[in-house]
Amino acid sequence: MLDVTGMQKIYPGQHGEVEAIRDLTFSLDDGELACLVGPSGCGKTTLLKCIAGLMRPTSGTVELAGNAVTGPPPDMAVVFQEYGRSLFPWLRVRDNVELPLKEKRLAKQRRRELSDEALEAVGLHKFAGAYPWQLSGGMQQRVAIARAIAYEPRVMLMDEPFAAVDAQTRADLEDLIRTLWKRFNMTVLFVTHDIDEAVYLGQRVLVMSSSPTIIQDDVPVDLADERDQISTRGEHRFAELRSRIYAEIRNASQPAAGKTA
Ligand SMILES: Nc1ncnc2c1ncn2[C@@H]1O[C@H](COP(=O)(O)OP(=O)(O)OP(=O)(O)O)[C@@H](O)[C@H]1O
Repeated sequence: MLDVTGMQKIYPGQHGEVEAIRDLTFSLDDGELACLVGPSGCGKTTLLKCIAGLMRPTSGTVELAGNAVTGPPPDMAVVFQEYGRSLFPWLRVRDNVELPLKEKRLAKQRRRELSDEALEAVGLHKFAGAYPWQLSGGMQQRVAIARAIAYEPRVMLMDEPFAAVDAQTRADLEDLIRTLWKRFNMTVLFVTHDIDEAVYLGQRVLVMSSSPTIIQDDVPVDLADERDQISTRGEHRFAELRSRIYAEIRNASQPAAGKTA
């Protein structure tokens, strides 16, 4: 479904080039929910921008359902951390959700159906007429998620979407993502700094090395499909997976001297 092959990204710079990503290869199956973790600065955002067609890799390819990604694909949506900056404050919630649908040239009635369904799915149908600044941070992020879902993406990319919300809201949003992922049969690639979040959410956790970056490990999450914030996180297997990934990232964060990439 989503194939990243031999991706390298070098940024030009005044003080020399920065090789942000050295050689990334991985694939996501249709309908898979995978999380991506790695040490700070390892190139997670760079990777997502290349997958979303917002930036070209220096070498390597991204393919979506067999088609090369050379610009933003029509069936992909991205949710960023900074919900405050991604919503237009002068547009009501519904108009924010429907805005990308105008690019798809959908008729007004279809836009309304899709925004109704998406706002209902994130529990904000009563706030369709509100402005984003009248909502809490967690609610604004749900608007951003509703906007992504209304677009009917086959693939949803999420770049640390819950980093700026409080712990309880974050837990609620994590459960919301798993619910929406199942309901809308999307493929989801979820980037996070939070190892517990990656294990709780994912069917798989891809661990990136420090820069210049490769995929250091690909960990299947063999927890039950029905997850619960208290009982799942309390399982022995959850602790084992968390420890394994934590150790990988700690090793990845060590100075690269003596390491072979
Ligand atoms: N536009 C740019 N020009 C030059 N170097 C860049 C540019 N953008 C990112 N980099 C460098 O590329 C590397 C990867 O950056 P990126 O933001 O993708 O990492 P990240 O894993 O998302 O970071 P974080 O964990 O802090 O969110 C870093 O060394 C960064 O300094």
